[in-house]
Amino acid sequence: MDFGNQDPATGRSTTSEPKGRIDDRQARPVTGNVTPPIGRTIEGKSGPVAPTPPGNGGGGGGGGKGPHFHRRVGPENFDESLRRGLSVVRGNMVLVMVMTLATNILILAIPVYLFQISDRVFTSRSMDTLIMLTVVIAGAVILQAVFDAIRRFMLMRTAVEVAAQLGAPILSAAAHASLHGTGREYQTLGDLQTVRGFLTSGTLISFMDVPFAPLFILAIYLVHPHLGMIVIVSALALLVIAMVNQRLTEKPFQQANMAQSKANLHLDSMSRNSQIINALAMIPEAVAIWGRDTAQSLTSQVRAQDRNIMSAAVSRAVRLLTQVGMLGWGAYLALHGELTGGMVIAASIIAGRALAPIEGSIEGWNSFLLSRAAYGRIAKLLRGSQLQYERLRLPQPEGRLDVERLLYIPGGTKQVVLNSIAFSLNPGESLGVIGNSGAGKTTLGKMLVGSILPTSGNVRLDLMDLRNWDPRQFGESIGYLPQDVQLFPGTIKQNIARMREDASDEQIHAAAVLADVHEMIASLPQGYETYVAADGSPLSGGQKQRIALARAFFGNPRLVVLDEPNSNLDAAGDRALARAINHARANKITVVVVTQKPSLLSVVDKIMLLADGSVAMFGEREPVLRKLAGRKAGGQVSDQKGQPDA
Ligand SMILES: Nc1ncnc2c1ncn2[C@@H]1O[C@H](COP(=O)(O)OP(=O)(O)OP(=O)(O)O)[C@@H](O)[C@H]1O
Repeated sequence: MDFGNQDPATGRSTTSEPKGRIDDRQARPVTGNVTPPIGRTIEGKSGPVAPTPPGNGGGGGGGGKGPHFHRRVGPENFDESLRRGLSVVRGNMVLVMVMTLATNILILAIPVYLFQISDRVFTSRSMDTLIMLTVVIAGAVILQAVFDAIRRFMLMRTAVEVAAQLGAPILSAAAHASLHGTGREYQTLGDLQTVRGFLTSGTLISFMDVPFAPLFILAIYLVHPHLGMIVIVSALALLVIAMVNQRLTEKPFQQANMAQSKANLHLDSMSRNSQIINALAMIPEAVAIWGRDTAQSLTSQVRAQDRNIMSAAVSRAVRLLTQVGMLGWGAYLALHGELTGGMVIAASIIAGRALAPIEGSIEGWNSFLLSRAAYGRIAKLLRGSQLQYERLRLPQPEGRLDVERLLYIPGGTKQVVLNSIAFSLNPGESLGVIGNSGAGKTTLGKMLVGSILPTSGNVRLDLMDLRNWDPRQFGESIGYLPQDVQLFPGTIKQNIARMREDASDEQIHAAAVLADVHEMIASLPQGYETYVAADGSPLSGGQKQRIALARAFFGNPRLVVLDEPNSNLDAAGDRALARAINHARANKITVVVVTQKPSLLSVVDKIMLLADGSVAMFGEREPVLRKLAGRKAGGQVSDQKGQPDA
């Protein structure tokens, strides 16, 4: 089928036909669930495979047989995802705070017990009072442990919920942003781990306990104002230490994290290029680059941690000295009959409880800063993502391509890579793009499929600018074979099917036959289930290219861009490619093929010669070929600039 319903939850096309839709395909018998799942073996057809009629591709483009509309899908609102994630945190935090309140109140049980024993039991010498008191206090302590466990359980579940809510939106937004970004966008997923880690950390517990410190201080104040004053001064001293610590450690921690993320990026590229690194004996250099960034990160970390440890030591000393001071001054007050011994010890214990969360917050300050920065990056990515704008699902395109005054100057450079490129192709027309190395052919190809955006000018598919197409619908309507073919780790049929789970075996088989790769796949021990590793093994360069060609034609798209599709192909591969282009023409698929090989030019309708990013020649195949031949005969350089022919 040419298009499926859109599942609003997943954004995927489903294989069911829209209700009430009338076209010639409804005449075909429907035999229940005819779409085998991707895990089953494909049986190749014995005879020649008829070209797939346009509009028969479940996952791909449409037949363009009339104004069929997809169901309009909601926008991918990442801002909303972020808000949902935050509301989960907020909702749970209210309950966690209630548990924290209960925990903190019950913490007073032990000091109260001490106080009661020394001041009531010792004076009354009542066994009953002691038993009663012990039972009540033991109950309070158990309850406190239970409440504390509950709040930790809740925090852990909140962290999991946040990760579950935000993981997919972050990865989608990162994948989208990486197109024009720095390549660091994917690291935002690591930021989510940081935030998750913070939500279950002891630092957050300390942060939540801090607001109850005044309660404890008040309790001490009630025991004796002098002792209260000692604790207040200590708490203020700890706050000052915390602020100084933040100032001292913020910058070095920032530097450490930046250097670490650079080292991680380098590690990532090393793992992707491990073969070349080994073959060219580049391991020492690669390790040195990683070592430099890691060393820089570690140096900054040591600097920051030194300061952090110093602050923590000072604050611990302040806390312990406070307790010493309270005991000493308390004893002095007791000697003057203003306090009992039990009161002094109880006040000292309460002071420890009051100051512990402040100290914990100081120690965990760095992890708070990291998590805050991580959350900032997550929020920036999700709020800034362009995917969140709603797009209308249009009728399936027919394949009309209009390119208008394309100018491309890569960001951060002044080099004009493409200049005033303009041409049009009707549905089913094929264009061969030729030109010297560096003429801009690959850049133009990428621009036609929207993987890079022009500095100015427009690329339109069926009159609609690429930027305004629903990205999913646009992706299903086009095919692209990049110059540097990369397959995904997965089976061959998953690769041909663009990893779609709703792809039918027929579609996969048809695409494989079209790319003349079916026989090659059949000869592999596991056939279509052969697992392709991240480096493309066990396939050869030509085989990879043909599987990528099958992927490009999968689902009968309406526009296919092939960038040097025959660079790794033998004569049979070349013939298969010519057949694929003829098939495309027969099915009104518009094809743009970037090539250096003259053999492919014999099957295209039009030819464009690019020179230094500009159109040097454009027109019907024969006149352009004649003109090119004339140039060669006249000894002219083939990429010399001329006026466009058409
Ligand atoms: N992002 C970029 N930043 C800077 N320069 C770029 C960028 N993208 C392309 N270029 C430059 O644009 C020019 C055209 O590159 P392009 O890859 O399109 O050439 P090509 O015609 O496909 O060459 P080849 O046939 O060798 O593949 C090159 O000089 C390249 O260095």
